[in-house]
Amino acid sequence: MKTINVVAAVIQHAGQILCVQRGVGEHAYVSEKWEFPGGKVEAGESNEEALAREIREELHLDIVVAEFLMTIDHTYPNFRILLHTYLCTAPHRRITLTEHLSFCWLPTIELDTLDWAAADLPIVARLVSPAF
Ligand SMILES: Nc1nc2c([nH]c(=O)n2[C@H]2C[C@H](O)[C@@H](COP(=O)(O)OP(=O)(O)OP(=O)(O)O)O2)c(=O)[nH]1
Repeated sequence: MKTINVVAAVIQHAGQILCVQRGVGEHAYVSEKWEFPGGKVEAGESNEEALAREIREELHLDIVVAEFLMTIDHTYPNFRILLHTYLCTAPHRRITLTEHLSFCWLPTIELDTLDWAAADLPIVARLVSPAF
């Protein structure tokens, strides 16, 4: 089974976190699910470089990648994903959606109200836990 390395940004601004909704895609299990913005790491890129590039491309937003949060190892029916997640900050909240269906900024404690991609559930659990 193919393994893909994906980076994802937990972007914080003024106490809220940016959540984005995927469009309809070939894999039903991630279609229209909520995720943290990011994407696949390209050859020769660091995770941090890939993340800043993806967020510029997808959202027209320049972020600061602040701190590694966690890596999730999750197996979907067709592929295995290593999802490397970073805490990031944004200088403002203005974004332009170029790929996603919709977005919202939520306070941390409300993150678990969305229908997340399965790989993201441990990240959401960490963020909403009192220890975070
Ligand atoms: N960016 C991102 N992807 C996630 C998350 N959780 C999760 O399961 N994924 C999955 C969905 C996709 O299968 C894969 C990321 O690929 P991608 O964002 O480049 O999306 P894609 O498949 O549309 O890209 P592509 O094949 O068209 O190049 O990782 C997440 O929080 N953020």
